Amino acid sequence: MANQDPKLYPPGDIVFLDRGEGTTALIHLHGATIISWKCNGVENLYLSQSSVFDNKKAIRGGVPVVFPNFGPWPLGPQHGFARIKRWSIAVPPRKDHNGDVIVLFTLDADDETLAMWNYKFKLVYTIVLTPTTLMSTLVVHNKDTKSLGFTCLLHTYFRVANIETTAIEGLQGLIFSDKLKDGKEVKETRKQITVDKNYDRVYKDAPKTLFISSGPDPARNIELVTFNFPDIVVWNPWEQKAKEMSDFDDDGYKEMICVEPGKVIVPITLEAGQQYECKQTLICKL
Ligand SMILES: O=P(O)(O)OC[C@H]1O[C@H](O)[C@H](O)[C@@H](O)[C@@H]1O
Repeated sequence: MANQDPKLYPPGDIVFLDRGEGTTALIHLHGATIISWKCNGVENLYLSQSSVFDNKKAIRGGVPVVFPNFGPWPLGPQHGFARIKRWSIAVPPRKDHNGDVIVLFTLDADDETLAMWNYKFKLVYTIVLTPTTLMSTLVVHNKDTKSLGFTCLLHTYFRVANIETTAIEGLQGLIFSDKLKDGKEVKETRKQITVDKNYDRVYKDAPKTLFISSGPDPARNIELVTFNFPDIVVWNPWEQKAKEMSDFDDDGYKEMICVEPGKVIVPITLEAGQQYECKQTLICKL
């Protein structure tokens, strides 16, 4: 977890939020990627030790922002450009009257984004850290004179104590599309979803509250609450694919699970001047 230490980064590249009593968050301006969220000193996000920090490649872990496209994209890089652009700090970290810490980041269209996706837009990303929660709200503004369409997702890499003792709850009865079987649709029958191989699934019409639990030591128990994110992607590359990715630790798959809230199955269309707000709240239950 060495690379989740804020001292390792040039101060101009990161924003550090400190709620006190070991509750902190670290955001890299490359992609506005949250690379650490600790509750009472316990790290809840997985960040690959092999991740490259060259301000070009997407950061491998934490919470990359996927926009304006989830998955392979004929117009540009996989998962869009938001995770590989440098974001601006619109409002630097400040404490509110409760002592909670809030920071706002923005990303606007520029020559590079317009060359691949010819729309003027603004993304406003608000992160709030309370003693037990990390709230991330993304608002997509159409700043153009024409309508635009997009998909988006928060690619959250949860750090788990041990993948063998990790379970996701809340997806029972849903239909998922299995990306490893040409998108074959399957009904999830399990109350507790455990992962023991390469998973890449998109669950449809998910409830607003899910639970990710892994124990026993160091125990983690996170509630995930979403707003306007009806789809949930569950991904773990497992052993072979982890080895094939140069920026993924060979054994990293044992200590992570991606549970990614998104709006990816049916794209959003925004008319000129309209906006779309979506949000994930991670609640530390311990
Ligand atoms: O390697 P990346 O571009 O970061 O994508 C990592 C993964 O993201 C999502 O979870 C997708 O469903 C996977 O298909 C993809 O492999």
